[in-house]
Amino acid sequence: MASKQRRIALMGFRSVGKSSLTIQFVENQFVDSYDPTIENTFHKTFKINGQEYALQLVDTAGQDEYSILPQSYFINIDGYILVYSVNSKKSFEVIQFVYDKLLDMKGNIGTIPVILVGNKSDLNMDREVSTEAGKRVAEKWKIPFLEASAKDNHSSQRVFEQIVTTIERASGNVPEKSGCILS
Ligand SMILES: Nc1nc2c(ncn2[C@@H]2O[C@H](COP(=O)(O)OP(=O)(O)OP(=O)(O)O)[C@@H](O)[C@H]2O)c(=O)[nH]1
Repeated sequence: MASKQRRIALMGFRSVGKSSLTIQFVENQFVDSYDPTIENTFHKTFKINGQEYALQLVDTAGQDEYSILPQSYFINIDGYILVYSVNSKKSFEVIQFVYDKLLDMKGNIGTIPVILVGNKSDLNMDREVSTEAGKRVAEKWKIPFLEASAKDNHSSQRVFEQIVTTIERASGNVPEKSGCILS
């Protein structure tokens, strides 16, 4: 069976772990140092339910509430992973801004595959965003939600499986299931 090409963008405030989640998934490693991303595309082929997917993962430069998002973030992107970190209330506010921008650019977001990810779940002691708060926002937006830790390699693979499944579901290829997952 031919592999399906899917292009996915990771978006969110600076330093929330977009690169780390991607590198954990693509290379199975965690890099502790911080190197701000300008823009990077990673490639990974993997299988879900016997179907092979060739993923292009666009790791965007971190956004804030003043960012003007380039057209390239909206063209030829099949799905979006919106990332905040659970130890940063600011990143949670920024992700809501990014979601609104997506809505402005793409029209009815109900048709755009998007998932919400609260990264750095290992930093439970420094938590500024509760699991419930993340879940509530995702329920409001009717999109899947999960917490992850690139550092502990907790749910980092699931993030990418979830966005691929969400893309497939939006194109009618997977049976409808409950919108919200949590781990
Ligand atoms: N404790 C912890 N630290 C993390 C985790 N993910 C990333 N980090 C750290 O957070 C910092 C920023 O991670 P990046 O992956 O570069 O974040 P980014 O969102 O790509 O940042 P920008 O390129 O600025 O947008 C680095 O020092 C990482 O090591 C995590 O799950 N847990």
